[in-house]
Amino acid sequence: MASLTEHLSDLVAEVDAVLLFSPTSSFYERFADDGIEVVVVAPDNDVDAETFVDLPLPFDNVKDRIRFGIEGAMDADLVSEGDEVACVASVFEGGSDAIVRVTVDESIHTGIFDLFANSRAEPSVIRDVFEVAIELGQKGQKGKPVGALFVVGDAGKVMNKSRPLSYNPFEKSHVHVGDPIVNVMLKEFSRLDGAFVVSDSGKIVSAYRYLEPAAEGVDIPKGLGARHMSGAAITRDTNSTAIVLSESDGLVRAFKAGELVLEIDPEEY
Ligand SMILES: Nc1ncnc2c1ncn2[C@@H]1O[C@H](COP(=O)(O)OP(=O)(O)OP(=O)(O)O)[C@@H](O)[C@H]1O
Ligand SMILES: [Mn+2]
Repeated sequence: MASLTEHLSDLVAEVDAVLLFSPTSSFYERFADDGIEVVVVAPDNDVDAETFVDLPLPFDNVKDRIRFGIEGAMDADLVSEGDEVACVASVFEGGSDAIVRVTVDESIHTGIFDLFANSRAEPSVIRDVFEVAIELGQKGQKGKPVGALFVVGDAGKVMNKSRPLSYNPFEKSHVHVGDPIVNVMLKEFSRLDGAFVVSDSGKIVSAYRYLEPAAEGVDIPKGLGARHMSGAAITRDTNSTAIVLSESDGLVRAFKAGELVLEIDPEEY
């Protein structure tokens, strides 16, 4: 009778590469000099991996995390279409506990890596805006759910395709997302209407912008309203990324080139 190890060895048979998600050093060491392509996907390269993909968010959804890693590895030409990849990840806290075998093909590709790494705005700026949106989604505004819309990158063009709803509190300021004080301000202003416009380098250009992009041909999931539609559409009209917190369902969504790329639940973070 075959052993369990034999039954399950198919999962890793003849893979072209192994992706290790946030491995411990000792786990990573096991793979050294194995002859197989090993890619570490983690928030920091703590294990001094030779090939490393920088993970900007923990991605509680394991599918998103794996997609990000694979798209990142494709971007760096470490894996390519048709490759078989074994992804070793942690689903529960505390170490690598899952293996997912994936064939690299177009169906994997959602643009989740490009969203961070290949946007016009700096990756850290996109990440910082995500963090504000997630935090806002967790806490709401004085306990009540709030919505918010952030348009990140290509700010000059975004300003041209929008108009002010009220005075701009960021008019003469030079504040950047990621500064702790700014996060407090953003949360405060999120009670009011319109969008925040953020530059490529993270400067907050404006609050209270009413977006007026052309919306024809923008195809977003049914049930999403004007905030999401205008956010999605501006990313087709300009080279920006929209990060939207929904007041009604509490999810944070990201749009790029007019399409929904990522959807996350702040309560999972
Ligand atoms: N074109 C726009 N530009 C900027 N902000 C907008 C625009 N359209 C709507 N909003 C903002 O979105 C808010 C919510 O609108 P609406 O309910 O239609 O959007 P939604 O996509 O359903 O978002 P939610 O899920 O948060 O309800 C509005 O009160 C307004 O502040
Ligand atoms: Mn709504």
